[in-house]
Amino acid sequence: MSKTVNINKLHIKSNEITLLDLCFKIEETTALIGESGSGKSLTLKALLNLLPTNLYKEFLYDSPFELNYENIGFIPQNPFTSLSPMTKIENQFFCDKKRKIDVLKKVGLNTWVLNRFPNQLSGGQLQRVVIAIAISKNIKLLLLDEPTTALDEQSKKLIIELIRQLATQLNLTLLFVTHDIDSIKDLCKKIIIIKNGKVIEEGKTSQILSNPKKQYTKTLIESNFKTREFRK
Ligand SMILES: Nc1ncnc2c1ncn2[C@@H]1O[C@H](COP(=O)(O)OP(=O)(O)OP(=O)(O)O)[C@@H](O)[C@H]1O
Repeated sequence: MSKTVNINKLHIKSNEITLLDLCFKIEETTALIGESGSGKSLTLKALLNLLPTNLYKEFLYDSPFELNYENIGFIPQNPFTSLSPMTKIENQFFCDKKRKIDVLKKVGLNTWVLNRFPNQLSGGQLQRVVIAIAISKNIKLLLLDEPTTALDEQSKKLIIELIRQLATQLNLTLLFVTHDIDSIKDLCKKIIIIKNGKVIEEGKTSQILSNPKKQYTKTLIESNFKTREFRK
């Protein structure tokens, strides 16, 4: 059973203007959803301790593990820009060779990728490498920032399935940040909806999808599914 992280207070201000004021639980597989500017990136940066120093932060949490570099893995949006372009894949890991081979196997890649440069791999392969690097540490919490946005439909499905399997296998707690509810509906058990830096609705994914209480949530759901219809 993965561990729950309780964010009791996350308050971020810039020049006395509140940008974020949140209280929420990250349990098992949780999605944080909101439109552009709602505070998704600020939340991730706060959890990763990467907030710009000009912002005021009050952060109170209780968690079975420390929220630090050792325990948290991060998967950014774009695998094409998240690896160093001039460095072979094998030198982008910080662990021994055996561990590299082991985690590559876990993400469905063979050892041949170690000898390649990032531009010699596809988007889906690169995102698998990024995930392998994240799980090469003994992480407890995996933060994902729209990890499938830059991928084609087929790769999207495969990466979501991979993340689902790894979360179970490695007992990871997941926080998946996105504006795209459709992308997480088969992965995340719980959804938290944020607007203007505040939680406005939360609950089980099935409940939120079938019976959203707020118009903002309905609009997020409708716009996602409409775009998908249009793309078919
Ligand atoms: N360094 C900063 N200084 C001042 N305001 C900031 C700073 N970073 C973000 N903000 C403001 O905080 C709010 C939330 O921004 P954030 O980047 O978290 O949004 P988001 O939900 O991630 O949006 P997107 O989906 O477009 O990335 C926005 O109004 C933004 O302008």
